[in-house]
Amino acid sequence: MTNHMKKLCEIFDGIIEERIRSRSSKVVEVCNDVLDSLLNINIGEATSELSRSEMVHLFLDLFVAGIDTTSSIIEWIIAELLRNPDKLTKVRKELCQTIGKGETIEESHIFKLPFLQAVVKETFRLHPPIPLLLPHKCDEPVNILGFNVPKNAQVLVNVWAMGRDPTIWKNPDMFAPERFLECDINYKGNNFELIPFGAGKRICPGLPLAHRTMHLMVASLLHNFEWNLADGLIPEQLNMDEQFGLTLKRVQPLRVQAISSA
Ligand code: HEM
Repeated sequence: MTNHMKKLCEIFDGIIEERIRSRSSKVVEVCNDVLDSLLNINIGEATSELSRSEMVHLFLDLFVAGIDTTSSIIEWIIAELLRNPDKLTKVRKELCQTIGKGETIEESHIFKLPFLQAVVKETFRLHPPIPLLLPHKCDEPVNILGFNVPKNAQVLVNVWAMGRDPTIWKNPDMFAPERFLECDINYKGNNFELIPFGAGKRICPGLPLAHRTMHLMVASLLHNFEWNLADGLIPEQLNMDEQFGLTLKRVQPLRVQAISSA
């Protein structure tokens, strides 16, 4: 693990070095990305607000926080769709009607894909990538709905259990994306029954990026390939057991066959 982290730090440091060099060369390519913004506030190294090592570790944090979570939700989305072929057919039909054959999926298509968005929300409800969010500490004693939470208490929010609570959701164990077509609930932190990214001032800062990445990746995968379970498995045989950890992994990694639909 330490070796992997060291290797990642070296890669990030190399990218920073390359960008610094290209910025100081005559041909300046303006990327206007996070790295450029950090380098802009870092101009005049001696008085810099952020050291090179802090910059590398910031990228490491973003990488670690964004990779497992995004890949986990994408794996669960594909698994749920393969277990529920009628929903898979519905998403693919929506994609065909919205995006032409051979056309590249773009960010502007996402809002035109309500069923795909519902599939993503439904998967977050059942399989939130960080099932207990991150631990929080209570600054002041507080009473919430009759429960006293003392100062300094560590608070874990069980979003996994909230997603399966029958007092909140009808047929909570059923994969039914349609439930989100009939309501305005989203995961942006305003609807407390669905907060896989947290809520409030410590809400995941990667939410806007994750929202785009997930939809674009799933839409591209489903639009360009026909998907089947590997090893001749039928949908009912697919093992959907979850393994608890900081992120919610599948007990059995998903094995699939993808055939180009071009
Ligand atoms: C499906 C994708 C993702 C999910 C479900 C997710 C979920 C979360 C959750 C639950 C938290 C803790 C919120 C809390 O404290 O209550 C968090 C924090 C964080 N996430 Fe994400 N995240 C995702 C993607 C990303 C991406 C793509 C990035 C960055 C590129 C990112 C960066 C971070 C960072 C830096 C924090 C810590 C923020 C803080 O301490 O205030 N996340 N995320």
